[in-house]
Amino acid sequence: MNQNNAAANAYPTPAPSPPSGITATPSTGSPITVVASSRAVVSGRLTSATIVISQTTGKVTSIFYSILPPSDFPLGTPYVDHSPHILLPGLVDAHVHLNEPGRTEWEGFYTGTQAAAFGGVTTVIDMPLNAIPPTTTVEGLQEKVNAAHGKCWVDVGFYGGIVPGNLGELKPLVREGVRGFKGFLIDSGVKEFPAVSVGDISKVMSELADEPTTVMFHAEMIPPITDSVGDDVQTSLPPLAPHGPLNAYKTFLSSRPSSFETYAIEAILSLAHLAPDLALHIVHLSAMEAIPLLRKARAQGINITAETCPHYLSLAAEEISEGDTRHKCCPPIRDQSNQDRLWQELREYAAEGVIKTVVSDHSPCTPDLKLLPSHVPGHVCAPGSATHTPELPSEQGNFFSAWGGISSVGLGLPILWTEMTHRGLTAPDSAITDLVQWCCVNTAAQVGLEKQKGELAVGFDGDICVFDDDAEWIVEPSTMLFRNKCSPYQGKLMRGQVRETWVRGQRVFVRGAGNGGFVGKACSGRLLLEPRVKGLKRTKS
Ligand SMILES: NC(=O)NC(NC(N)=O)C(=O)[O-]
Ligand SMILES: [Zn+2]
Ligand SMILES: [Zn+2]
Repeated sequence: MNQNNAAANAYPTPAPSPPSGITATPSTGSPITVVASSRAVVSGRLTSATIVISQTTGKVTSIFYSILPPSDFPLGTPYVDHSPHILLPGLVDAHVHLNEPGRTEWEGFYTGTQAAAFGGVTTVIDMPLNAIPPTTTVEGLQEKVNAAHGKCWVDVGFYGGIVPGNLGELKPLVREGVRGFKGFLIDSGVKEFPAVSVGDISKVMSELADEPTTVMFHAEMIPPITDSVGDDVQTSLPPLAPHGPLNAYKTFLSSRPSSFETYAIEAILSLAHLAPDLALHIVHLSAMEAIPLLRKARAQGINITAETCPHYLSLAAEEISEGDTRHKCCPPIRDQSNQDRLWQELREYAAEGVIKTVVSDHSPCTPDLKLLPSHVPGHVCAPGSATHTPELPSEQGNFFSAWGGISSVGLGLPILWTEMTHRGLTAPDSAITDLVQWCCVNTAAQVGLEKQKGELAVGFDGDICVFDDDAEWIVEPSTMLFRNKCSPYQGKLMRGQVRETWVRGQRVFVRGAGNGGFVGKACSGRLLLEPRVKGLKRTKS
């Protein structure tokens, strides 16, 4: 069943009527700006629309379900009809590692939010790890906020982190406006952000049981094994040990099987009774085997959802060539049949499904840490060397030593649209409304912004993505605006291109315009630090 049918059928179609009571104030410029298109995603359906945005508040003040001519508005009102391009709500990417302060050479607020704006993303939520310090204390959040001030091109919210020993920081972090929390059940890759135990999680559940927040888990966990002799449970098996060549993707994939994900999810579900009202969430779900577990839990009333990422929906293990560590992430990209099952969950089971959101999990690093062999784009030469890096040739292409994380903030919309095209899913028009559900409406709800972001609706921020769903283009360094131009999407042909990005009624990015497309006032993105409110729960749909 398509999740949008109900909304579309129930929605009344107001007769187009001219806006009334809108006046221009010549001395201060126009108080409104107007955008229109024969195709806009409003209230879960594709429709003609004219959208009026206040220049004072940046909010949408009216929406008309037809294209009104400019003559219906006061003289001098800025007006653009974008037909046939689609007006979408700005995307809300609820999983981005911006890494500033501390690892700003990996990414930063300036470059990360420019890359977001390039792709129609108007809100990003920053992950609590990889920056130094991590966002595991109120002080750490303050350092983040100080570092972010004046550097953001789109709006930015922050997650807090759950690590052993920071229980006392969690409620204060909620008060300071974090949009949710993330904890790991396996090594995170950075030493400042250790994994938590099942015991820690139960304390966290009790601590946050009645808080207006979302508790999210990196759900991979090494299951204990039973040795071949008896029933002794070993908890210290050689974890993640490679069995095969280190530059073969297959070796890496088999070191992190789906059972790591299902085992972690079972552990989380077993504790859910401690916080029945708390929103639980699985970040970057990869293993299809986890889907039935989560479905069953939701059927039993457990308040749990999951997100997946463009890379699990567009890349497949079979296609990853030797040493191409641009594809390394955790949990890993699995095989084609796994990818197909994730799509099935998103599309066929939309309303009843467990995967509600699609987010980038943009987790970049400097290219040297990817240990790329010289034939892979993004490879960097060691200083003084024209041919190879790193110093140790045996480390080149080593999937176990390379940094885990894929760079793709701002590429999500075209990646998904391209994949939907290949899969024949772009007609009927429900495809684009589904995409808005996963990348805008539901991601906003995941982080408590469901009354402000993620929809083109009266009273919401005037965040808009103008999308040309037919344009084709190739990902190259000039179209990867994140700091380090190293991504598995380089060289790939994309269908669908963002033409303009608006944040709170102001154009931020215009494709082809001067200054790399960045128009208007620089860095006017806001930090979203208003605490989440009780009673505004995530939609379960
Ligand atoms: N330290 C990380 O950035 N980890 C991230 N890395 C991935 N996904 O490969 C993540 O979100 O777990
Ligand atoms: Zn993670
Ligand atoms: Zn991540």
